[in-house]
Amino acid sequence: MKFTLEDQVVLITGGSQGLGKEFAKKYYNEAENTKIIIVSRSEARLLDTCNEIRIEAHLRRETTDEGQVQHKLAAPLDLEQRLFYYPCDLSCYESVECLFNALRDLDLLPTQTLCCAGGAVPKLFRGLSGHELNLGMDINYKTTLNVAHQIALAEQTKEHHLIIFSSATALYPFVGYSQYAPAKAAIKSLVAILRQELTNFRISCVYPGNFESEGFTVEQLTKPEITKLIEGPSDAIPCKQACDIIAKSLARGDDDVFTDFVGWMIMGMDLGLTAKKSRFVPLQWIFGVLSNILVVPFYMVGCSWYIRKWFRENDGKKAN
Ligand SMILES: NC(=O)C1=CN([C@@H]2O[C@H](COP(=O)(O)OP(=O)(O)OC[C@H]3O[C@@H](n4cnc5c(N)ncnc54)[C@H](OP(=O)(O)O)[C@@H]3O)[C@@H](O)[C@H]2O)C=CC1
Ligand SMILES: CCCCCCCCCCCCCCCC(=O)[C@@H](N)CO
Repeated sequence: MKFTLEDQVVLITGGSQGLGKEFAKKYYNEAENTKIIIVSRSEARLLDTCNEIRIEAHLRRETTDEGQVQHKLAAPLDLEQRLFYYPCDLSCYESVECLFNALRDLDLLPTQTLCCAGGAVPKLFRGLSGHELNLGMDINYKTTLNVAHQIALAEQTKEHHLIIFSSATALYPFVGYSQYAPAKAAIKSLVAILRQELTNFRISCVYPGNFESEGFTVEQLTKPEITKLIEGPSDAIPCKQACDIIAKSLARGDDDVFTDFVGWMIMGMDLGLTAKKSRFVPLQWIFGVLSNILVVPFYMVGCSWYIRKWFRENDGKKAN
């Protein structure tokens, strides 16, 4: 199944900000025949996002090649009605059922779904509250699980492209991400099983490295220094760049998608029985085998030595 922006009904979870919003913009600007539904919890933010996307697109249309705005907002916006929003807490199964009933009634059952909803509270394990711990699973895993299940029920016979957002931390879990990485690893496991069961679906899984977004800005506020240090090689790239890399990779036919070289490397080290389809797989596999023998053991020894030292110096106690 080829990935194209054109002629789709696309459901984007987490579409009110960050990468989800960037994708909504991309579809809106580059595919006039595609209908887009963005979903997240905050209705106010969804409304703002819809307005922003429509106004930006309108202004762009009204702007001459020299960059001059000819006449602002002269025509009504989004006459074609191709951008919709639906506020919903996707971690609640019943709410997701309501969403799909509404989409069915409006004849807007998606042909593509981007499960972008997610987010991290990076802190040391002892510093997390029970509420934050539970949000990790709810926001990252349950939102994806519930939506994937409703899509599977709704599109029993039809083809569908399900694009799920995990994280590079699913391939390499490390200090500071106890609230988040396990939920993203659960997504990786779910993807492997759905690929076997939902045979009429194309299921892609994205393992992004860091990129700039509203969520990323907030997570930087609580992220321990040791976490920043380990993930240092995955420098945050602009959100639009991440979006374009992912779209290009999907169009090329990749189903295990990374956004930076670090992602490619750690996917190579993890190919195993799950990740299966991405660019340069033979090269990635050879790289993975060699580095698992020659580099990873030394990296891991160095890394755990450094983490223990960090805890001794910063926490006053040993990390066990
Ligand atoms: N930014 C990064 O560096 C990386 C991000 N990722 C992953 O990529 C995806 C996009 O990231 P990013 O753009 O940074 O995310 P943001 O944190 O900026 O946005 C998250 C979106 O998810 C929505 N959301 C959160 N919880 C729910 C819920 N229960 N139901 C419905 N919607 C919900 C939020 O809206 P609202 O709060 O209103 O519900 C918001 O629209 C996420 O899955 C993230 O984990 C992976 C690797 C790196
Ligand atoms: C020989 C071995 C070398 C290995 C180098 C390791 C570098 C690891 C970098 C992992 C980066 C993970 C970024 C994902 C962040 C994320 O998901 C959050 N920002 C959530 O929003």
